Amino acid sequence: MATRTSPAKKGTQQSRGKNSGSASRSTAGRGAAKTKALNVQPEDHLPLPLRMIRGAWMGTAHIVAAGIRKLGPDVHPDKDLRRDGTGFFMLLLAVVIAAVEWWALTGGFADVVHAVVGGTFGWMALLLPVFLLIFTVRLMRSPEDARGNNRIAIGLTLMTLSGTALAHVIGGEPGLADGLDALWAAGGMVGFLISSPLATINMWLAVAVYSLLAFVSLLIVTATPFRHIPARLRALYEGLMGQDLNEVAANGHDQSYLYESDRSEPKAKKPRKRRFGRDKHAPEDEEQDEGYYGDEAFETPVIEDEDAPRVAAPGPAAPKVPPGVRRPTQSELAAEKLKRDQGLMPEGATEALPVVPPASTGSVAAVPANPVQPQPPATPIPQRTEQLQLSGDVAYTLPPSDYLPAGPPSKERSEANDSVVAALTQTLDQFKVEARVTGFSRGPTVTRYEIALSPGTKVERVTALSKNISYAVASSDVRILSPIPGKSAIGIEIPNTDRETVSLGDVLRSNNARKTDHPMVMGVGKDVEGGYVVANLAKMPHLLVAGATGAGKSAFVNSMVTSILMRSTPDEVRMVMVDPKRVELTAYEGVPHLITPIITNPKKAAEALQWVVREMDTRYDDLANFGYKHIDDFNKAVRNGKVIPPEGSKRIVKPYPYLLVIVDELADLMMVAPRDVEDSIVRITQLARAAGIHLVLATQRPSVDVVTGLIKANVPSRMAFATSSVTDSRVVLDQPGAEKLIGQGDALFLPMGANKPMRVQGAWVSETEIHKVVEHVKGQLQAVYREDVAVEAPKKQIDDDIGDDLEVLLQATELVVTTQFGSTSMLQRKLRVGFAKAGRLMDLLESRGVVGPSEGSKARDVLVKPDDLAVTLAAIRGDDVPAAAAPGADPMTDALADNANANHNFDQDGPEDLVQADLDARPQATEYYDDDDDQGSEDAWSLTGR
Ligand SMILES: Nc1ncnc2c1ncn2[C@@H]1O[C@H](COP(=O)(O)OP(=O)(O)OP(=O)(O)O)[C@@H](O)[C@H]1O
Repeated sequence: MATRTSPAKKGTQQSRGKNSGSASRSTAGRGAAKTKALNVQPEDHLPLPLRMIRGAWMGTAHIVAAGIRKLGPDVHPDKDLRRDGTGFFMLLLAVVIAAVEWWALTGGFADVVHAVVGGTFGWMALLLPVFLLIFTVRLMRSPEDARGNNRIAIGLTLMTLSGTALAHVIGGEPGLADGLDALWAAGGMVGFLISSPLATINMWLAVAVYSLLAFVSLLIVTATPFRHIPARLRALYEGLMGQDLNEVAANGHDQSYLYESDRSEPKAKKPRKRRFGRDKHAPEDEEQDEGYYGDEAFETPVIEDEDAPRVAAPGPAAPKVPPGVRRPTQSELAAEKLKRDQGLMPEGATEALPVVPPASTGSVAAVPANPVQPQPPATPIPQRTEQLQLSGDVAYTLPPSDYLPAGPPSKERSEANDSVVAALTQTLDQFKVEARVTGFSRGPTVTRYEIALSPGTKVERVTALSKNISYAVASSDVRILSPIPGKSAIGIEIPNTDRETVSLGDVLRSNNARKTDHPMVMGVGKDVEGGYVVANLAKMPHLLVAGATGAGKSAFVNSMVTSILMRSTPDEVRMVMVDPKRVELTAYEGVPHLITPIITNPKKAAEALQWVVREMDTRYDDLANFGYKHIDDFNKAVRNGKVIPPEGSKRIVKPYPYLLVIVDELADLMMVAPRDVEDSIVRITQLARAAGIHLVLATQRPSVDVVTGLIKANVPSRMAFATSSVTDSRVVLDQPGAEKLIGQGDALFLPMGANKPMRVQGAWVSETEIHKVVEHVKGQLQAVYREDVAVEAPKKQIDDDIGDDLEVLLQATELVVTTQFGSTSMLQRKLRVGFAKAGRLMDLLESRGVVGPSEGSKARDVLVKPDDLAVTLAAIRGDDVPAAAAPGADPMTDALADNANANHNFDQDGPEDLVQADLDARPQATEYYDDDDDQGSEDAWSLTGR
């Protein structure tokens, strides 16, 4: 505490004069800085000696500031924005005050300083050098952050004032009558003036109010909102206990008041500790957490690393600018415009921001790239030991993460980016648009260039240039975002001529993926800012994947399945795969996560969907019986032994795995049985979320007859790869955009709840990697298939005996298929047959899958397209048809064929025979869930991995 009490009154006077002198000088300095920003050189008007003094002052200030900028992480603020002169002045002030107040220097000048500072602030004079030093460091390191600097200045001032007020009360509330010495030994003149009104009412009230004010000022300085106080305290504690500072930063400790500009530097982070409500499927949480999981507020499938430096993260309206670059203020832009109008500045030249000169093809180093996320650490994905004991005491190891090697390191900028910046700048100049490229963020496939407009410039002036921009950058796939979501800037996405592959291994090793061990999490890819995109399929809860051929759908489905195999056991996730193309998913044949062999026959697939509906109903029955709303709650209760089967039941209750149903070509299914497939899909998508059943529907024909309105309405998440037309894009995303994608994994991802799709480059997993993972998984456990999946519900018996009517049946088929009109009266008229015969022919056509079931007086659906007429006629005739084209060509079907022949006396082996045979051969699915039935209960729970 300051105990020195030998001030002189005249000292106060002198010092006041001096002080005001410095104040005016500093104001002049600020004025000078401002004028400099407008490119008027004030030193030109000064006499030579003053110019020399100024030069010496600024020279020393720059040297000192350079040293301070080297402390901690090196920073390089823009030269035009530096405030080194002011900072240096404050540093000197801090040193002088410290010399006088801390080390009790005496003598003429020291006495004056003490009289002024001690007399004004009392005890707080001791803290002033610290405050000045903090502000100096801040000003020299982050001069561009005017808002942050103002905040800190206000906070420190408030702290000083509340400190003097407190010092005044604690110092015994001296009054003017006690003399100035007494005031200086307490809170000084300032303390007296602030504190005495309140302290005279009640001393404790004054202490409480000023303590609160001091606390608030601390929050202002550290930019700490009230709700973050506990996290900051914890981080501070961890920091003091020797924890890695990076980790402290990751936990929310804001050192912004010292190193604001370092925020943009990506920091390596360790996985965060779990918080309540997150990571809800981890068994240890389940053990401890007695609450229900259910749904969460603002659920989204996308798992984000909130702490990662993401430019697009919604936040304050002020857009984030790349390091070292300051967004021009409105007044600067207006001043520039004025100068340009007055001819003081050449067209296109800018000075508030360093930007490429017009027509420059040289260095564009002034336009910085946004930081990309660092390559994820090559450390393996942590193994989840707690999950590895499957039911039936089977030990299970997840595939090691080195099966998915790291991809090539991502580039932050390349020559291609620089030349695009030059081309964009040139185009804007040529068309005299008052706008400039302020930065760019490079993703693996495209780079997004940010364009800031001058005040008074219409957004449309840039968007109208889209064709000229395409021409300038020689790319037809330019996409303009106006604005970039969460930013006051226009984004221009231009494909990179040097694309990068995103390895699935990197995505699964990213922080986003490490944050959760939910078994349904998949690696999606990388976004335009280079951030890894990871999504939870359970929260989607159903996904439509569409895109033209070769656009990357199958690669995406491979990434999805591989992610699941890498992260989850068959006890946690089971899959039904439908692959009518027969080649896309065959690599996964035999993995224990499958509950049925991969289904390649569209007809069987339609039946499998009906099985999924039954499975869903069964799960719902269980949820209702045991009083749970969500399968996660039910599973948790089962694991905790809280689900007890009814008295007398021999059923062993086990947790339900998630069920992921993947259809690799929806169009093929919709061709065979549009109504049945649509009904099943709609029923599943409407209800299955709580039952843990999730659908992924992929199609290369996103037309309205495949992705019907009903299906679309119930599949909320969409992944659109490049589509061939804007109409297709509208079908998938309800908006254009996908037609501009450049294929090969370039996609727009619209997760449930989002209104703007995010552009991602899908993750890539090679055949070799898939093979390794599959071999590992198959080596752990044999697939145990359920046999009831492809059993169809009983159908109307139709007279299949064609007998002598083959010819007329063939004619009827031709007629119905070519006209695409399934009307009995048309058959009567065209074939000149009676009503009874026409009706019989129609029934035969239904049994052959040519038309759908009767719908009263309406014409029936025609299920065969004219292109497939020849194959259908051949099948009716009983001719040999190519395996791939034949209806019913499927290994599973073949396996059942013997059975079918044994039960039927007709020889055409069309699909109906087999289905009927299957039906006869197997028990009804509903029987499987009878609690009192031994066999049934076993089978009902056979999904659990045995
Ligand atoms: N994420 C990706 N990264 C890199 N290349 C990719 C990616 N996705 C797809 N490709 C490239 O595009 C080619 C076609 O991809 P894919 O087979 O997934 O397309 P598709 O949409 O499934 O086509 P189709 O519907 O004809 O099967 C791949 O062989 C690969 O070369």
